[in-house]
Amino acid sequence: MAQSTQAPTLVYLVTGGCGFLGEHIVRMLLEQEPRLRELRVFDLHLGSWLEELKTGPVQVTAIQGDVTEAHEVAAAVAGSHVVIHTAGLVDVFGKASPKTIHKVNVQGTQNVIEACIRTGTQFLVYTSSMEVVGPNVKGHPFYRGNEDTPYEAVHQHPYPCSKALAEQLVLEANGRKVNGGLPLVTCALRPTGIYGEGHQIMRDFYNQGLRFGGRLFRAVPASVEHGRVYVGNVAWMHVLVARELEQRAPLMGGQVYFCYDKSPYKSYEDFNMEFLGPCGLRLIGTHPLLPYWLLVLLATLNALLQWLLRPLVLYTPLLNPYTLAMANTTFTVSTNKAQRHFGYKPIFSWEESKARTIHWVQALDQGPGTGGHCGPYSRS
Ligand SMILES: NC(=O)c1ccc[n+]([C@@H]2O[C@H](COP(=O)([O-])OP(=O)(O)OC[C@H]3O[C@@H](n4cnc5c(N)ncnc54)[C@H](O)[C@@H]3O)[C@@H](O)[C@H]2O)c1
Ligand SMILES: CC(C)CCC[C@@H](C)[C@H]1CC[C@H]2[C@@H]3[C@H](O)C=C4C[C@@H](O)CC[C@]4(C)[C@H]3CC[C@]12C
Repeated sequence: MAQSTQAPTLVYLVTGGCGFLGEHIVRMLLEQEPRLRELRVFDLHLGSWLEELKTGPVQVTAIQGDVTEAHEVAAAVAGSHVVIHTAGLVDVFGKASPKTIHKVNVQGTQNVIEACIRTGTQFLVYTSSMEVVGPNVKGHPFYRGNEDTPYEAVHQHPYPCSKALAEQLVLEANGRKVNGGLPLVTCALRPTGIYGEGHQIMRDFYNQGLRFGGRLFRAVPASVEHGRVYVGNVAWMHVLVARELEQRAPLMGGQVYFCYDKSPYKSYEDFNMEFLGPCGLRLIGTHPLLPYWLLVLLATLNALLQWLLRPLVLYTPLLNPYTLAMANTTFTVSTNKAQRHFGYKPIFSWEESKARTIHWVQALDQGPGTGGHCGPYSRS
């Protein structure tokens, strides 16, 4: 993967390239990686917005496939220089079974690793999650911690369990010999709660607010900080890691990096109001309207109802014991490891991230557009 001023030569594969984060990575790569010759976008469900990208100078190859199918993954990986493995089943609401979450997130990741080894692809970037660390089930705060901060990571929920196992597989694979004899170089990025254009949960909160006459009701104390990071900066970090992994393999191989930017430290709800407020919603209450014990009771009831109704209907409310614990436990990151190791600086300021997200929420009222979730990254 030598640096070249000649014609672009590199082939990248992005798994999950049609998801919320994946689409931003795909668009960012097309704008920021001049050495790209072909970009393979692998996803279970392909977005129609991919078509518009096919007219550019880079060959964009859409591959409909399933990461749990080893042969489909191997066919997509063969001949690529770098794999960015972002595909995953993100489910904290009980929509999918624990078995399915494990299959997609753990077995799928194992398939990607084995495909790299078998086909001789040397560079693998994995999208992990802050949840590999916490918040833990004991509700311990992680206050402005970094990659080396001691924390008791205890997982019970299928999603964080699966992300932790998958991350471990990726890190352990660093240094294994790929076909041809060269070592595999891997690393994992751990975003905190991502926000920005295309964020489904933000859309859900917005719609819920509209249903309640423009009001949302505070459920979590304002003092509980929840780490958030703008999707464009997370995408940029993936692009940069992928670019630097060859030159800095001894330093970066087998490492984990939190994804961070200049987004302010706030509670989950107060942070959402940075975007929903300018779109006409109000957050009612300076303190939670319901006492914590009542929320725990409601969350438990929801879990019970989900279990009881499962044979008849999928009941997946926003509030369950896990999401309540997530929202109610301080988990924030303060680190410069990515800057030290590969020169990362957020490409979007907080003001830009906020403006772009507000613009997207405002456009939700006009109904679904014809393109993807996010626009191009060209800056004015
Ligand atoms: N959204 C967040 O706040 C957040 C935070 C930290 C980490 N992450 C991680 O980032 C990644 C992307 O998350 P997202 O929020 O964009 O979710 P998303 O659901 O929008 O995107 C995931 C993509 O993976 C695809 N996918 C799912 N199962 C697949 C399979 N079997 N084969 C092929 N493709 C499959 C989906 O179709 C989807 O396009 C995930 O790995 C997630 O764990 C997300
Ligand atoms: C008390 C309730 C009404 C509020 C519910 C908010 C809840 C849906 C939110 C709070 C925190 C959110 C998670 C957090 O931002 C980080 C991640 C990590 C990522 O890997 C996947 C998404 C996830 C779990 C967010 C999901 C939504 C949560 C739980």
